[in-house]
Amino acid sequence: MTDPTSILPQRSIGSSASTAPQSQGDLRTSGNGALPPRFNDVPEPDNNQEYALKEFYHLVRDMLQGGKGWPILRLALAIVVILIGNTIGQVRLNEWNGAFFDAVERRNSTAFLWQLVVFLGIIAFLLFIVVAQTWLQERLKIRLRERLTHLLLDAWLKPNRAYQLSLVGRSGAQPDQRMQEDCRLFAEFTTELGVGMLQAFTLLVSFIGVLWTLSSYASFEFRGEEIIIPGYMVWIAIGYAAMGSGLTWLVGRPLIRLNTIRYAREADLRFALVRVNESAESISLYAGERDERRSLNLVVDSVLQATRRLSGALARLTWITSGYGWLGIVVPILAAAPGYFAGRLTFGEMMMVVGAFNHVQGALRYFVDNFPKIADWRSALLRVTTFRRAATGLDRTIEENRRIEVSRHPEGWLSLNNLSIALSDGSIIIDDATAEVKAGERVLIIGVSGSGKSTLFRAIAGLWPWGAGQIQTPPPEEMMFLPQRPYLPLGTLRAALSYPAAPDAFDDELVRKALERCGLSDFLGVLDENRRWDQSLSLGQQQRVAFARVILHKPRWVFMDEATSALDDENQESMLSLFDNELAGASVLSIGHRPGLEEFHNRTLHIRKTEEGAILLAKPRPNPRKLALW
Ligand SMILES: Nc1ncnc2c1ncn2[C@@H]1O[C@H](COP(=O)(O)OP(=O)(O)OP(=O)(O)O)[C@@H](O)[C@H]1O
Repeated sequence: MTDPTSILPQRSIGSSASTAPQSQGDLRTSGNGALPPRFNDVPEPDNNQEYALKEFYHLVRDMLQGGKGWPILRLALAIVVILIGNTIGQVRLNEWNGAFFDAVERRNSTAFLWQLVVFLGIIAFLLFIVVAQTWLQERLKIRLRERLTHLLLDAWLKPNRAYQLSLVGRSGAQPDQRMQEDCRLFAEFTTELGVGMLQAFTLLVSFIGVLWTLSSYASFEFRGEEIIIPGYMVWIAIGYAAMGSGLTWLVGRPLIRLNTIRYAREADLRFALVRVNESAESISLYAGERDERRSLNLVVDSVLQATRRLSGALARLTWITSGYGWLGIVVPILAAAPGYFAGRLTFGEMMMVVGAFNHVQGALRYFVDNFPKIADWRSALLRVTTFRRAATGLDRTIEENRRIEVSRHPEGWLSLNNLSIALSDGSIIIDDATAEVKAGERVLIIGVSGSGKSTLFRAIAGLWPWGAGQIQTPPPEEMMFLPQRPYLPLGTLRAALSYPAAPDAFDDELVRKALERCGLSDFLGVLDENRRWDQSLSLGQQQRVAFARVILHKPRWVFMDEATSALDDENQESMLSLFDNELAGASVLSIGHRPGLEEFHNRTLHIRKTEEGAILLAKPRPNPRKLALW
């Protein structure tokens, strides 16, 4: 395939000789050698226990860093105090158990009534403690969620990162789910499991002593001799709990992986639904509902399949958790029975043994009872930390690969020096291009569809770092980029016009003039209405909003990627004439196919495909009609 507009000999990527002269405004090729590696394979994390704990440690450390961790630490401290109060109340309640059942056994009505009064006192204390604990726990969940969400938002909304993350594979995918659901789950589970574990620990420490003391009352007869095993009920409780925990670990381990898979599938489903909703108009125009239904069925099936496998694993685990729960009713009584039948334990003391045994083995079995929740917590943790790691490690990942160096041009112009742009598979679409655009020039880039024009536009904007060579740019505050579909934020039209500045950044008069100049005076009356402007304005109107934005911001450099594609000829001319009037002197670099564009520019640069399939930037052909402007 030869291109009549190019004056350069054709060549393929990898050839080293340059045949083109290097002069200002010239796009030249010389061959750039090795291809950069793939950029979209950020490694997935190891799914082991040690890794999860390390990630948890790093995450908590970062959340508590700086003054922002204090509210969390204060709440955690208050919860510790409350938990100690709770444990004291529980020990007292267990003692009351002994006294109360002894009064029942002795048929002592006075003691019985007095114990009822004592009971009311203990319950009032415990009630206060439990309400306070619930309140503090809920506050802690909110604080943790707030901190974590901000941490992820900070990592995500760094310049260019959100876009680049969307290109780096699964670890950067579904930021919505990670910052909404996963952060919420992580905050809730961390609080519930953390408080539960601490409570289990304080109860264990307190009741193990009670159980040890009461164990000395239990004795066995062996060949006529009385045998007392020190703390034997403690050993039974430990053995019983250890067996339960071991079995649970064996049966419940697959839950962690299955949970992770389920969350990922759920996120895929949500993403697919959102995408259908966003593209509802096009889908309807193509009558593509049946096809969408078919694809959605596949995603729904994969969610259900993951949930089915999870429910099977949960049911298997219930054999253990429930079986253990029921055995737990009788095991402490069996353990205390030798002491009771030997007459060394009263009925009340046996009840105390039952209470203490249940607390001890309940605390030891904490892991068993909460296994599904721990699995959920671990999945949420890994999803949050993987995303954060992908976001914060992105710059390093890009650095490790070859990247395009972007810096300031000493004269405030734009220059591309031996620039190569790579795709995700490592292939190069633009190879070793060199060009310079001076202040005040208007340059058009043309090339066949898919030749890399938009990718070059992204590279100049700093969005596309993958490749090699240098781009020198004007000062960032002097540049404005106009993509084909302008971004209109949620909110008022005024906010959309002044974006990214604050909605009230420009005077009413300026805003009015800009709207009128861009043929949008019909919207003067609804400037402050909140609407989905991205849906209610036509693409041509949205493109004119983008030009009105340019009038307000007055950038010295404007980069356009098919920014007039939806305008009729008259409107296109009207918008481009801004650069002869309101924005006279501004430099323009645009990409486009529309007729009429070439006449507006001083120079045309050409992206050309060679026969070998490589794509090169070739020397421009001066636009004869605009030669006078050179
Ligand atoms: N995010 C991406 N990930 C992988 N490949 C991409 C991505 N964006 C673009 N490409 C590939 O880069 C090549 C150039 O795409 P680009 O959009 O830059 O072309 P273009 O010249 O602007 O096309 P058009 O004129 O049709 O808009 C294409 O082969 C495209 O598939």
